Amino acid sequence: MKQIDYIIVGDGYAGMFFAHQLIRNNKSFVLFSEGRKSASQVSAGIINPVVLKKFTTFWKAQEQIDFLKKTLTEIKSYTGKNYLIDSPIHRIFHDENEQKLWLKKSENDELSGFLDKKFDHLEVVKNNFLTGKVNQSARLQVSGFFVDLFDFLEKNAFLIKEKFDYTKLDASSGTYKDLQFKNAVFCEGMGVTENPFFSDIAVNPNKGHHIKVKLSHAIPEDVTIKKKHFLFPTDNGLYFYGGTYDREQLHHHVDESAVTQLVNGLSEIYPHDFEVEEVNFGFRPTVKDRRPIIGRHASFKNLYVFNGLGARGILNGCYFSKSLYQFIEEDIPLHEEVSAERFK
Ligand SMILES: Cc1cc2nc3c(=O)[nH]c(=O)nc-3n(C[C@H](O)[C@H](O)[C@H](O)COP(=O)(O)OP(=O)(O)OC[C@H]3O[C@@H](n4cnc5c(N)ncnc54)[C@H](O)[C@@H]3O)c2cc1C
Repeated sequence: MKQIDYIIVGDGYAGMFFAHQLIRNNKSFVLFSEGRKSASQVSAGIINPVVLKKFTTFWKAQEQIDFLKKTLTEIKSYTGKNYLIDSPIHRIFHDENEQKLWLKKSENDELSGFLDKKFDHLEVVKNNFLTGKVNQSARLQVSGFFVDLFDFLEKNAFLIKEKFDYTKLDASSGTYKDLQFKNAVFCEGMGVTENPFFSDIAVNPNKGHHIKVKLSHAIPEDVTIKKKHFLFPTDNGLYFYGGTYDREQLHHHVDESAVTQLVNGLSEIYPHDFEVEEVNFGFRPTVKDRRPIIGRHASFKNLYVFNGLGARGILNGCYFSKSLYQFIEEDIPLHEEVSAERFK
């Protein structure tokens, strides 16, 4: 039997950021990846402290942004790369009322650090009512982040490229096949529905599509444009536009109505020709109260769940990986707001 401290099941933001906590604390572990494109890999990579519909912020936004920056610097120390793209969100205003609301909200203590008071005009895209800049917003270079982390995990023998087989887990003895583990942390996103130990947690799928498009006229490269959805350049010359939200059409194929919605949304702000080159979709694990679900199994004290990252996989995944680590290793209680106990 090989002795390890942790098993991690799942390779999205939850699994990767938890793996980082183990790396920085010198814990031994293996991470199971079934090799499917995760919702995390399909995500836009937006890091955003503001709810852009209502111009509000959310619980611990500043702390989460600061912690993410610190964590990405730590990750850079072993992958050698920076994944934070300093390309702030510019929210296109629909009308003057939105401009007024933005300015009013920018006086608010919670929002003054995020809502820039000076409006900008962008070239090429339609922004008759200008744009508001979200200070401290940025983007993660999603593909590089995952390619490099998989590479690092593989080189250090932390990665097992297999679907984790729940029937082979003996929680009482802390064994899985030839592994003897102290703790197992389940980070499967919507895959958790197949996990017999945590299948009852209150996450619901919200399907998101994005398109990658070829634009006939280049748009400003140093900003992330947002009206209905996000628009920004990727590293292969294509532009990302997305993502949609859908709680109803949950089949595992591309939904043409989502593609139409995206094409229409992009046409509204981009007055030139474009071609759709790629369509991708994923399932966000969402929770009614919009907070993650973190907890320990009621009977098996060595099994944990880390899920419900919702639409903010990066900030939630990064910040709460540390809370979970401290809960397991240092007995520091989880915040009630994210504890799985709140549903009991
Ligand atoms: C279109 C779209 C755009 C988005 N944009 C953003 C954004 O800009 N910013 C942001 O912060 N968030 C964004 N999100 C949300 C974010 O992607 C999710 O919150 C996040 O992906 C959830 O991460 P996760 O690790 O919990 O799950 P996932 O990313 O789904 O990862 C879980 C992984 O576990 C694997 N797995 C499951 N079961 C097993 C098993 N038995 N054995 C082995 N592996 C297993 C799955 O294959 C999967 O790869 C977006 C989501 C979508 C769909």
